[in-house]
Amino acid sequence: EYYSSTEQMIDLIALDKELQIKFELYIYKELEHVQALFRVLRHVKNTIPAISETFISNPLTAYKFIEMLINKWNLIEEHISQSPSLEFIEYLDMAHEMLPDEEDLFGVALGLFRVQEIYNLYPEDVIRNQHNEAAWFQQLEYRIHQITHEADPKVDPREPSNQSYQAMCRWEANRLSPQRQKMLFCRYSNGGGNPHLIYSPMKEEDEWDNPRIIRYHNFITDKEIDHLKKVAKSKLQRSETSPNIISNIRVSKSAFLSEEDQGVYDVTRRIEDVTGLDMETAEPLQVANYGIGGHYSPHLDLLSKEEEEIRHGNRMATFQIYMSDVELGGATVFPTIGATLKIQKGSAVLWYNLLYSGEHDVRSLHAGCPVYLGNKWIATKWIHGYGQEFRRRCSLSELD
Ligand SMILES: O=C(O)CCC(=O)C(=O)O
Ligand SMILES: [Fe+2]
Repeated sequence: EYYSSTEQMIDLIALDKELQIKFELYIYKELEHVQALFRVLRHVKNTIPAISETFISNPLTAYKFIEMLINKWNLIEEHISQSPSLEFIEYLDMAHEMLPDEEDLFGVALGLFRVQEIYNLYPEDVIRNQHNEAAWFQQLEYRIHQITHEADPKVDPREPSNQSYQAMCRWEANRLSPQRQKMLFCRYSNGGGNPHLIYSPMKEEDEWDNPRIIRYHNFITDKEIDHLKKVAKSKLQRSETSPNIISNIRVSKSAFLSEEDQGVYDVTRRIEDVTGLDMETAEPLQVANYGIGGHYSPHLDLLSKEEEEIRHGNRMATFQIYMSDVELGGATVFPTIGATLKIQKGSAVLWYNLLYSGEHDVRSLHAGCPVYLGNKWIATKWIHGYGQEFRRRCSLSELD
């Protein structure tokens, strides 16, 4: 399946090129083969005399005739069996396994449908306006500006229809009043005197006040990102919504990376340094890549009761690293609280899925909007509750 990951779609470009070269080479071989057949034909015509009925009535010449027939048609058969088409058909059979199929076509169509619906971009409108492709791109460009820029002041965020997940994806409803916005701060943090951060403190910014969402700027370098992508690439599998469940709610490919890899280990250590949370019970780092229209519908990152038991508590916090920019779409949105987070390469965001009391915080409902243009990569660390007793204060109040 190709449609759920842009990175694997990129492999198709190389496959298509290779197939085309092989096809061209095959045609040249076929031409050579036909020329060889012509040579055989000429040889047969020029060297073998025409045979009459009297010729075969003589036993001696009849013997020669039979021998000639055997040799001649063996020669022709041998040349024909050297046809390069047999080898090429075998190659095509093998390549077919790697080519996209109807399911991919359907998946891409569904993705396109999703982005059209969410970003209000209907081909009929474009066709009605002007009958050319340029108009489509003009419209697209217009939408790029509209969607990737700050909330539109003409859109009233108090209007319920603008509070939907779709509206949030279009940046139409960032529900933070200017007063609240003023209370958000940006600071350099050394993780409470963490020796790893003393000389290179982390730039921390409040993205949201309540519940708190924090962004860490320049959390990861481009070189580290390239490494994580490289390690993940060969392992990417269709993402699941719960163990062994694949659904259109989550269309992407992902892989959990081994912490034995030094690059992965370094990233985990840095998460521990900046958050002050214990990584001992956290899940391995998961890298995800989205395809055309790839998305993750609104969900809670929380695990079921049974899973929670066997996996060192629930997913208390989510630390999400952005490993790419996205030209259009793909934002992370929190529909209940009205926050839209920009996909910004190198930065990371942290939010809690549990209240201090340990109860589920339903305000952490979030989604990954459909990607319209671009190749979205994220890496996620789910930090579990066990082990954080002395690191995050607990509370008896369920509302805290
Ligand atoms: O892609 C995103 O922005 C969100 C992904 C997400 O929520 C998840 O993987 O759990
Ligand atoms: Fe999530």
